[in-house]
Amino acid sequence: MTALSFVKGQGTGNDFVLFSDPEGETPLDPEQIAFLCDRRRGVGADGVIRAVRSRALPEGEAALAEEPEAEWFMDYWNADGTPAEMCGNGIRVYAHYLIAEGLAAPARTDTLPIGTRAGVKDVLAGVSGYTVDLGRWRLDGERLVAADGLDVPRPGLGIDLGNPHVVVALADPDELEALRLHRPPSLEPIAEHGANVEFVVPEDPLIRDGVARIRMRVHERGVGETRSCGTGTAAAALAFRHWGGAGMPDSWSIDVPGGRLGVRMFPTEEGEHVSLSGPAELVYSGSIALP
Ligand SMILES: N[C@@H](CCC[C@H](N)C(=O)O)C(=O)O
Repeated sequence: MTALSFVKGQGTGNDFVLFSDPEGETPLDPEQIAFLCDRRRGVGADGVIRAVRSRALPEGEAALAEEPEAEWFMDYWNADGTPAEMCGNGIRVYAHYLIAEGLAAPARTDTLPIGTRAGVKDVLAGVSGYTVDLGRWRLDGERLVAADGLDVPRPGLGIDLGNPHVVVALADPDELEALRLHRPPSLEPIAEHGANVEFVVPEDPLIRDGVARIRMRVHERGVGETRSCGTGTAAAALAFRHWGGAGMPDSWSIDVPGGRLGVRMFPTEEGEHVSLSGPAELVYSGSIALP
């Protein structure tokens, strides 16, 4: 049995087991990841993040080709042992971890570029958390979404942020509360690689002081219902703005069961980007024997 030293971290209640493997010598298998994330037998988390140098992984080589300064790669795994392209809460917690462990310099003035399976993402430290530029996004068709607690299937808008999302607007907060997300919502047509499904309602009034405000619950691919999904909040804001048309602002505040996240859309030379801002915390460290 090998012992693994880890740090437990969280951002708006989306929680992660983080560990360092700079030279890529300790890849975990899906069973070991599922064990670490098991809330009864293991540490308990929504995902595992391995801190590995980009040059030590084939996917990292692609990140370095995009941005030679992207020394660190976020090797992200869902609780069921499947890899994911991106994690918006995870990357803030990961940046915090790299800085706290002395593996990266504090990113207060210069951004910290981090390699992910969805490309290099720039993270900036702020006073009360971190902001990550999630980059480009695209609409990804429509699907009918059925879930326990919903009377009839509802239309959902696909949004690709490197990882796949389907966003469903509900009528009111009562409908949001009545949802039971103990199993994955079903999608028609099926999403080939699965999808994170976000259910959203507007706050009343929707726009206050130039910021649009919505509330969200999420069922994450490879995990289940979580307290928060960062890329999911960006997808929810983008979908709502798409539905609302002209007059919708570019600044959004999204309440999730685990807290509040900020999303902003802004122009760049290559087209519109979307950013995510929110807290990141390291909770405790420990060591666990891996099966
Ligand atoms: N919680 C994350 C998303 C994690 C990956 C997701 N479950 C997937 O499979 O795409 C976030 O904060 O973005």
